Amino acid sequence: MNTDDGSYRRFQAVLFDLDGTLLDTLADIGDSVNRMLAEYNFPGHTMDDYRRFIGNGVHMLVTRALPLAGRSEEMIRACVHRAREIYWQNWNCKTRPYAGIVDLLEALEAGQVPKAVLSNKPHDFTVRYVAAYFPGTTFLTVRGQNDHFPVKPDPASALDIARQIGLSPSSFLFVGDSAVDMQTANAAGMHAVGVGWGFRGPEELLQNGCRTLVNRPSEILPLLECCQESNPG
Ligand SMILES: O=C(O)COP(=O)(O)O
Repeated sequence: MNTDDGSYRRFQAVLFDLDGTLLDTLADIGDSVNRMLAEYNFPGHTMDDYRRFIGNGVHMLVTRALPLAGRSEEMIRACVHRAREIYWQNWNCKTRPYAGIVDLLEALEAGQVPKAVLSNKPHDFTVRYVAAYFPGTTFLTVRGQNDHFPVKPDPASALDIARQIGLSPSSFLFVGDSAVDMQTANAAGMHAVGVGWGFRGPEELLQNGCRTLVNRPSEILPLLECCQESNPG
């Protein structure tokens, strides 16, 4: 674990990103968008390409996946609609929680740590995944992209979740796998925890405001007030 300021401050609550942090959804998203592209006779992409395309919401994902010449607003809208339809049918073919995530959530549950999810994934998909994979975990808020808040890295939604939970933003860990997440955390005044197992990797995280880099989910526990005695490993 690498903490840049060496502080011993402990935190009380955790706000999690979803894609690339709790769940490895890469293949189901990539396969679905590739199927949509094939229907339009556009070229597909590798899963490594999708690691870079995912993170700023579905509109941006589809825009990045389309060839430059195909990026009219009308075409993007039609392709988003079709990609969503395909993904809704194929959301759960290859998706898995990352190793150690279920154990982490159980430990947080036992420690009564307030938890929430904030994703740039469309809200209906976000709720569906969390309900399917983490039925035993109490998330006080599960929020995906919606019409009420701008997408991350705008901090408005993260701040609203802190307000709902009734804790100051500075008492939160914000745990994510991308530059967008690290930027959101810092803009919201939350402690940015970057995960080494996600879609983007440590370099991007450290360059975008990551305060603590973790390589295993259990390394999050000692950062929390409730779990100071926890032994990462
Ligand atoms: O679907 C996206 O764009 C990213 O979703 P995330 O915020 O859970 O990483």
